[in-house]
Amino acid sequence: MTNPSAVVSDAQSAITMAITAAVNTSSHYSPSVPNSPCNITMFSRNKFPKSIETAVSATGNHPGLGKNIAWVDVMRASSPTRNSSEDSENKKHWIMKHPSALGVFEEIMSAAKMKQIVIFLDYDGTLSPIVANPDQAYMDPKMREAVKNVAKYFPTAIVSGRCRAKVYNFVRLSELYYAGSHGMDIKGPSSRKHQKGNQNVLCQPAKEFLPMMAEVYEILMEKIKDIDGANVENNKFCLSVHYRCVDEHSWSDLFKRVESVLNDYPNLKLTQGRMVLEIRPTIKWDKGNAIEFLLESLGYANSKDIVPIYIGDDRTDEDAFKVLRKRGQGFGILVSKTPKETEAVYSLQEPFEVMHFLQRLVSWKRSILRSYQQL
Ligand SMILES: O=P(O)(O)OC[C@H]1O[C@H](O[C@H]2O[C@H](CO)[C@@H](O)[C@H](O)[C@H]2O)[C@H](O)[C@@H](O)[C@@H]1O
Repeated sequence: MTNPSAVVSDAQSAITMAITAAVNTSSHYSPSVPNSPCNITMFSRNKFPKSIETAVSATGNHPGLGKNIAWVDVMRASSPTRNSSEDSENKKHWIMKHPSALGVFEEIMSAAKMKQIVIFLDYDGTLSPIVANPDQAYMDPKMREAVKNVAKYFPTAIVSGRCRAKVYNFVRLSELYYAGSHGMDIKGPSSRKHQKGNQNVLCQPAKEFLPMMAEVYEILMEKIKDIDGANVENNKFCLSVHYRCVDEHSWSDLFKRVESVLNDYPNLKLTQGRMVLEIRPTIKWDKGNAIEFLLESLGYANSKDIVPIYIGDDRTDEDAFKVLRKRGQGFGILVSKTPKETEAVYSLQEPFEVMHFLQRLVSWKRSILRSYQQL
């Protein structure tokens, strides 16, 4: 049984992916045994699991009844970290591949010296710690101060799975760009204090889905209301079905109910985040598209002299990391304590380190400005 008040380790995500890969018959894994976390196949050195998106695409938009077991296995990945020597070997190897952005700070900044840095920040698990109640994922005031200072020197955007209004209420900095609902709802800063590029940005590529999302939200609420701890969060252009506080024995039931609703909506798809099932329109628009859109709005679409930095902790952030790799500009930083397959170049362990990184970025910029003033 899950402990509703416990903050679940990031190790779960790695295990989740391992299970998914197993379910998808990746050659690196043998199948996991349902109900037995100890039998989950642990990946060995150099054999990190494939992305969870593989499970989504393999099962189509709707997982289908026959695939229920795969999804429930994915949901079930909630065993505590195993501290075997193989795990620590994996970690060492992973850290060499994705060094700490704090450890190599000077090196990465020297490459950014004469260029325009643009900052993209995920919210949950990046700026705020993961907590059991999504309505209480508050940001530390020191983190807010760090983000505020960063935005004084660099165009800064929050890119979140939450709806824009909700993430704004947590962050409360009007000088930022906000991309809510996994990038499907983008708006420029309301404060004009720091004019950068086009601030009158508004992009809602899934607008026509709004009535459908509202309808499905009501249906889902009704459908799952008697499952203890289950909760549907209305993120406007996507819906999040939280199961962090649901007894593990009810996960299969919860999944089946969500699936039965989705069967009537072929234009919606199901993806998975950290202890959350996410229902979204099938349009091809994700956090990666959102950062492309924002860079274009800022006037940097074809600029060679920019360094976009994206910091995020979840599978949905991988779309943004991929875009940066493809552009060959800037880099992604994955926030994770445990090894995960990622397109990010660097890593940070937790939101506290993210804050430290942002503070160092500000100090670095200030020292550069000071040195110019002394010339
Ligand atoms: O893109 P993000 O800003 O990271 O948003 C992704 C989802 O984050 C939230 O859920 C996650 O954080 C909760 C609070 O710590 C936690 O209780 C939950 O288990 C996590 O999945 C948010 O509530 C979702 O709507 C977002 O889609």
